[in-house]
Amino acid sequence: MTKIAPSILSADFSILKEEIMDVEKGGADYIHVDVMDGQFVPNITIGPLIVKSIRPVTDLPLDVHLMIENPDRYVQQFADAGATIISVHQEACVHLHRTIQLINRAGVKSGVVLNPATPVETIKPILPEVDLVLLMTVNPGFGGQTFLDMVLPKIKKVAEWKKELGLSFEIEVDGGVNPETAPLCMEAGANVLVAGSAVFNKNDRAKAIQTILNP
Ligand SMILES: O=C(CO)[C@H](O)[C@H](O)COP(=O)(O)O
Ligand SMILES: [Fe+2]
Repeated sequence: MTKIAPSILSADFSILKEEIMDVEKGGADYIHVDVMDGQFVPNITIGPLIVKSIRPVTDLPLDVHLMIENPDRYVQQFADAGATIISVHQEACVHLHRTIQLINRAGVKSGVVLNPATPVETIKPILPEVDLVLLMTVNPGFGGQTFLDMVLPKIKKVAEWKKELGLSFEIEVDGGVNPETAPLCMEAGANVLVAGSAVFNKNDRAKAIQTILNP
């Protein structure tokens, strides 16, 4: 069963609680939280304080996507704030394996993220230690960008390795996912779809979610 993780990046932050409750009621599986530091990516968004405030608002897992330099500094704070999954960019980690161990030891699920131009071979050695592999289908930093189909062979490759190695991590895609691009991701082997604008920019979120999952 494919899961959907609406990204609150495209929500109305003045009514964030209602926005989260609306997508939960509409069939969301995870709430995707985009953390940006203005260094790793040009944009600045939210930190552990907001994660802590939204934790009691929903029963859904909080899927925290860290787009920050040197994420080791903040893993514990996000874990304490109530993150369910903490994902870090391969490109932001000098010692990726150590960072993944840090997340696992913090008692939360761990994820590794790759930018569109980063080869999947760079994460093969750590696959047995992660709960999630997130393949960016846009360059990170902003919502509402166009899906990059050059990432599809990377999804297929990771799905092949998952099978070959008998592993159970989830394969998530993020960026430009909508009813047209979702089937391509699912066909390639993704089982978690992040969608920001394609969910929050629609009035009927339940319908938007259903249309992405069953286009
Ligand atoms: O990580 C992200 C951007 O860096 C967001 O999760 C992503 O862009 C979601 O927005 P959309 O679905 O509108 O592309
Ligand atoms: Fe994201």
